Amino acid sequence: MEKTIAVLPGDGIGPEVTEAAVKVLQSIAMRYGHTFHLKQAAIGGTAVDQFENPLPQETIEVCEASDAILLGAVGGSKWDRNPAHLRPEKGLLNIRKHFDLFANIRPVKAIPALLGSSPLKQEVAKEVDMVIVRELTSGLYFGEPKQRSEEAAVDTLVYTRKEIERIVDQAFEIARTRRGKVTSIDKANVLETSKLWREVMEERMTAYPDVEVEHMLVDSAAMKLITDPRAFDVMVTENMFGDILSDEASVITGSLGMLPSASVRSDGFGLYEPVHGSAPDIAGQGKANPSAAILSAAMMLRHSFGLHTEASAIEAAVMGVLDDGYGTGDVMRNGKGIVSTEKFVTKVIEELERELVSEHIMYAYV
Ligand SMILES: NC(=O)c1ccc[n+]([C@@H]2O[C@H](COP(=O)([O-])OP(=O)(O)OC[C@H]3O[C@@H](n4cnc5c(N)ncnc54)[C@H](O)[C@@H]3O)[C@@H](O)[C@H]2O)c1
Ligand SMILES: CC(C)[C@H](C(=O)O)[C@@H](O)C(=O)O
Ligand SMILES: [Mg+2]
Repeated sequence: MEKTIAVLPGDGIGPEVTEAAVKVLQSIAMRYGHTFHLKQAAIGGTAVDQFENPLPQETIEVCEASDAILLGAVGGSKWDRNPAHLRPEKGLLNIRKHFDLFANIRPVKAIPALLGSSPLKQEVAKEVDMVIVRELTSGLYFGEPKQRSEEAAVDTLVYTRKEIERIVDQAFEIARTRRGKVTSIDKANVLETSKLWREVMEERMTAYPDVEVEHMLVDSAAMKLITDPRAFDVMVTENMFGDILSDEASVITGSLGMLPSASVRSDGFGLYEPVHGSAPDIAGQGKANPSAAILSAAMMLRHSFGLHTEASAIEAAVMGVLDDGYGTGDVMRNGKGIVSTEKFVTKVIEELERELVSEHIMYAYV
């Protein structure tokens, strides 16, 4: 298979984890006989420094000419005082909007080797297997007016019926391939957008009689996620709630550094990005966990290219290295087996080159 992939490293640990994912993709290409043309382009703070634009036109063109996008992370204190249009995060929001990547899919699955790093009891943590489906191109992030004066500031929360329909449909479709349950998270006791959200959920569920539907208020969902995450199969929610709940969910798997994500639209085109940010506190020190970025690359192979075997091989290799007792500092809390970002990737590639143990092949994200 021949594919072009836009690679947008971004800021902080973004370049470190993206380089790791690229090495793994190159190893997959060699092993399975594919050609991946990797085209690097600027986004975020680095793009602001170079082009005075967090999402330069040149980057959009590279992405438009590609079959999928792999992104590291954006942001850092250097740009914190920039005006809104020159903030690194604006580049990320703009690229999601430009490509209409309305569905952010964030799988949260127990990682056998890391059960000890989870704050939950092992018997609870080991059964966690859920997918957060987060609406990504609307809501509070994009609503107008969005403005501020010296004395006041305004953000606007708007959702249209169409925007809700397409994201809940996506959640129903995913649930059908899994345990058949969708939990819709809202704040329908207060917010008009949530009341509409619940109404649309009720309408759309008639088209999916095989899927069980549950409504939950976001505050109690935040609690349930920590007390009994096994109750969730597919969780669907609006942009802001999904952002917060997915970082919360990451602790269940041991570290934010483990959580991959896919930001996709209906035709299969997607941007693949770790859930974590640019982690300025550890940038440039070889401490970043590249797993989320590597697993995001695996999601890209599966979702955008239909390369299921290759995606599973990557997931198995990451799990294999962790099973062998190696990981970056964020997941090896007892201090043993800590390796650098680079060493971890080398081990993942060695694992890929070995015959993979069949039980690992069963470990697949959505
Ligand atoms: N998708 C993105 O590009 C994205 C996502 C979230 C935050 N951000 C931006 O990143 C910057 C920093 O934000 P933050 O500190 O709140 O969140 P963060 O996700 O960057 O970091 C939170 C904590 O998790 C740790 N961490 C994150 N990823 C890790 C990894 N791969 N390996 C090991 N440890 C990891 C960090 O060291 C930090 O202690 C901000 O500018 C924010 O806007 C960007
Ligand atoms: C950096 C920020 C704009 C972004 C978001 O809120 O969507 C991030 O937190 C994420 O989860 O991808
Ligand atoms: Mg976030």
